Amino acid sequence: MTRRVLIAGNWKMNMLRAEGEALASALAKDFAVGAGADMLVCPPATLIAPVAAVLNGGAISVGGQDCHMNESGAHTGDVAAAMIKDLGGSHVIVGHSERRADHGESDATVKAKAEAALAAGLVPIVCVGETEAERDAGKAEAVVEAQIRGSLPAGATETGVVIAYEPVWAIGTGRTPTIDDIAAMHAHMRKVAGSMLGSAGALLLLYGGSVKPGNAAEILALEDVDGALVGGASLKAEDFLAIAAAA
Ligand SMILES: O=C(CO)COP(=O)(O)O
Repeated sequence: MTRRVLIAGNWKMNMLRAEGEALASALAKDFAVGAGADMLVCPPATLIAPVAAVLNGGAISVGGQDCHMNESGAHTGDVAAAMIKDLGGSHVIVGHSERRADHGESDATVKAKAEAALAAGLVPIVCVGETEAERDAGKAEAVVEAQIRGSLPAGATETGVVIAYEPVWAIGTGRTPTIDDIAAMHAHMRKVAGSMLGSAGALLLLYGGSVKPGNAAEILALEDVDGALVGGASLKAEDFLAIAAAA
């Protein structure tokens, strides 16, 4: 089964409009349709519309970083999946470890958000990953398996959802698991997801956590790694384009 590589940028809570537009336009200028990978940027909610306007339906897609589990209503400050879709979004990240930690999101919350995304016609990118203490205790695969079992949306198909493995201790630290550990985790994830979805040969599994131009080629060459979810290095056009070129 061939899977098209997806290089996704999570801009997190960074950039004002002028910077976001400049970054999107630098990416659009140098990223070609038909390149070896698909490219997605997930700006803060305030920048989805201006970034979508710059990208103008071209080769690079735009998405959100989070959505509410409800369709609409009295949820001050929250953003509904349909609102992201309405601005031209195709994907939404759910269950990022920063949301799980800063906002106390449980697997059940993440699952409900992913289901809201599906209902709105978005592809949820469901994030999972162990802490350093969990890895040191030899529990990394068990933790990630439990997160997948608890967070994958009901009714998902293998092409309608993406899973991102982001070890918490690798985010923004410059540290990554060994290449063998990434390979083993992704193989395990595909097996677990396959048991839930019926099959997972077409499911995209992204790796995230300190992906840089210097390590992208080695990580992306792994059989069960179908792309990357990039934080810091997605804020520099040159670095993000280099990661996409490594795919
Ligand atoms: O959290 C991440 C992407 O969602 C990874 O962040 P870094 O690439 O900055 O480590």
